[in-house]
Amino acid sequence: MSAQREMKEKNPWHTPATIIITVIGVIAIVALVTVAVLQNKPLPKKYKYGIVLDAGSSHTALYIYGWPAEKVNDTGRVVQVHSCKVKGPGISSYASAPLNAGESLKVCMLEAKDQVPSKRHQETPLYLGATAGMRLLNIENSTASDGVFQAVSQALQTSPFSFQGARIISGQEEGAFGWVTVNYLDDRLKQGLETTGALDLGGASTQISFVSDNYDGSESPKNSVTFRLYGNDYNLYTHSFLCYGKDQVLRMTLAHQTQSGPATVLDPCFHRGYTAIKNYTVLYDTPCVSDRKPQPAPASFNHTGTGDFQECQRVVRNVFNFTDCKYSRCSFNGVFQPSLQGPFGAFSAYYFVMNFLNLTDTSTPLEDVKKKITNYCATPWEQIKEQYPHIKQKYLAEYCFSGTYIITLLTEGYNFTSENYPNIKFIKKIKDSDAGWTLGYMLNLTNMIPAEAPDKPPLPHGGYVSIVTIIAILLFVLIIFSLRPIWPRCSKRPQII
Ligand SMILES: Nc1nc2c(ncn2[C@@H]2O[C@H](COP(=O)(O)OP(=O)(O)O)[C@@H](O)[C@H]2O)c(=O)[nH]1
Repeated sequence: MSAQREMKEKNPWHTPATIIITVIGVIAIVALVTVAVLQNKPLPKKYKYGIVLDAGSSHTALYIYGWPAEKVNDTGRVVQVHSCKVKGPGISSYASAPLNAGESLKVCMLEAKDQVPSKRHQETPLYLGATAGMRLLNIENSTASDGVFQAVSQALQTSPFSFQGARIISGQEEGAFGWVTVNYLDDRLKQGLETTGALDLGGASTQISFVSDNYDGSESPKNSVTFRLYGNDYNLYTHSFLCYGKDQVLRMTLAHQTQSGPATVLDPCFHRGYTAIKNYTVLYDTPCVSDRKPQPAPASFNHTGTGDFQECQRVVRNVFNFTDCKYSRCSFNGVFQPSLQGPFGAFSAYYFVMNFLNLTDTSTPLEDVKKKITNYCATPWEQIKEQYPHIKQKYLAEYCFSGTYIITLLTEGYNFTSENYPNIKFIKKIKDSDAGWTLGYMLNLTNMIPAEAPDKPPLPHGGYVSIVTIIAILLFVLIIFSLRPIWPRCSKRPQII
């Protein structure tokens, strides 16, 4: 008994100093790891929002963007959280009843009120940008265009959001911001990767924007837009062709075919069996064709389809001027264009049309693409209507023309060949956000893309926590080993002193 008591008394683990050191060591390690984990835990996500109304020539669309409040400058963080298509035509169609333009936005504005949490309403910027439809109305009748802007501004001022103004964006802005959107969503800007060119086809204008090693802005400086984004410099080539959206080109081809004011037009860009009475005054009521109205002309003409792709392409070619060029190289209409470079994203009406025609796969050889459009054009109108009963007849009737225009614009206008046609990707969305100018426009106005690359913490949160934990465990082991000299001797037989 007494020998056992003596052994217990001599056990060094039971000295108060060792016990205190060990307890303090363990508490310190647990506290260190806990503080490291808690202090660096990502904060609960609070979202901020921005709203852009795209007032296009054919319709208006509202886009709501959201991003985590605490990390604004991080690339790829801003995403589209909601979109709403305004019922009715584009705001330029309300020239004679501008109040209705404001009224037409109400349903989408109510949706926006529901989508953005009410405590964020006041700080959410709201922009309206109008494109080629309003550019044309402004050329034709600037008083009417001012009236439309006044009406839509009044309607938007009554919203709970922070309305930042309604304006016409230039063709250059439309092209450049479309390019920013595509490359931001693809995460190419921050990483300094090769950029994607942007091809945008609207109803009243079309844009082409890309970076080319052969373009530094010295030849045709009006096509140059420079950006410094995340520490990288970009010299972007961009051009917007007013009147070369598909709706205005359709009018131009009809104007070409009605030069002599006939009562009947046999149009190869529409299906056999298609026939409609069209009004001369309505057809020529746009600055893209107004100076060509035949004098005298009957009130209307019979628009009849013959469904012939090759003939249609001949008609479409007439809207391009391929001869005048004072630069080293041109696309068309005497507009400079450097050599095409890199991949391209083609969106808006490019996508609608090519998706309908089942032609979004650009590995399909160009000759086969043309064959497919030839077959579609040659299909009788009655058969087309039967085959696609759920698609709007206005769209259905125009896909033959639109497909022909797209292929002609890409290959003969912009000079895409069988070699680089596969570089084009027809896209609607990138990572759930629509491709278009609106996101780039908002990122620019809210200064959300910094000129310089933002500083990054040396380690991500996970890496930081792991390293602190490993160091803490090593320290613990070290403490235990440093106590080794006062460890109890481990032997089976108790040593009796
Ligand atoms: N097939 C099809 N065409 C569409 C659809 N939505 C818009 N479009 C057409 O796409 C073009 C886009 O026009 P818009 O965005 O108003 O262009 P803007 O000229 O750039 O202002 C117009 O020709 C529209 O008629 C759709 O859902 N399907």
